Amino acid sequence: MDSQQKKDRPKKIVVKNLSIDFDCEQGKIHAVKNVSFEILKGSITALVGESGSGKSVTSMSLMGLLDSNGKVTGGNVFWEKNDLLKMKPKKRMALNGNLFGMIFQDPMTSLDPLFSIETQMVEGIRYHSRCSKKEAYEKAVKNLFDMGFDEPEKLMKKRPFELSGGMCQRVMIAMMIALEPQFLIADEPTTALDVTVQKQILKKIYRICHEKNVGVLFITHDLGVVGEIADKVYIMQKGEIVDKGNAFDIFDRPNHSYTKKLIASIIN
Ligand SMILES: Nc1ncnc2c1ncn2[C@@H]1O[C@H](COP(=O)(O)OP(=O)(O)OP(=O)(O)O)[C@@H](O)[C@H]1O
Repeated sequence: MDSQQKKDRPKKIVVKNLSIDFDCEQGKIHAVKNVSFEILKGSITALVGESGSGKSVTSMSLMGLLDSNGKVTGGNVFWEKNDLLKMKPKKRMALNGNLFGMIFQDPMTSLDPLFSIETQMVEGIRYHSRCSKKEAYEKAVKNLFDMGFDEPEKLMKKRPFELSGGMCQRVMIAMMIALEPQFLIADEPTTALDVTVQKQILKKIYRICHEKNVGVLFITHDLGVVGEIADKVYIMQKGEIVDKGNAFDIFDRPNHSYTKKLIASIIN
């Protein structure tokens, strides 16, 4: 492979045969079994399945953030030449900030109610990238503006409880994107929001992915949510991937009975 081919090679995270167990009082739980998928930069990969199917555990393992009773029992997570699962924890954590950004279902749990948006954004940006307060402030303003806030300076004076759920989620996305991650893991980011706001947030995630060439892993229990924005869809059930395909194929030609059930639940 010549250097130009190497340069043109799509950048991606490759998850291969990932298995995760938890030790519990009742014994071992096999939460994730032999799961394989890819997250390409500039593309949206959706992981879809009902509650408890192993979506969040899978994504937390990519970031090295499994609960202490959890253990990866097999598989690899490749980023370029590195297997993230084999890296020393310190090196892995240092890589995380620049490699992955994460947004969750409830932005209120990620934002501190005591501090203004300005304090949280400026400190968050400075924690992950070496820059002055002024530079961090300017980055925050720009990214809030990109997320649809017309007067970011005014917004930054507010504290989270003064904002709606949808506004807090846009603030969280702005904060993550200001850190310029290569991949964004969005775990049920629209589940707590009403339908109109859901659509707004989906549009923003779609734009970030395609304009900034960010690879998105979108986790949801609702196949309907990702139908319009996902490039590739993986269906998870009881810790396994039971179906996969591009969004159109999944809807048009579902292979697995569970996928058919998920589609029926959207239509009915
Ligand atoms: N710390 C833990 N100890 C024991 N079991 C756990 C732990 N964390 C997760 N699990 C189990 O792993 C399985 C997968 O959980 P996970 O949270 O990934 O599901 P999910 O598909 O993301 O569902 P939800 O959307 O409800 O979070 C579940 O059976 C869950 O109970």
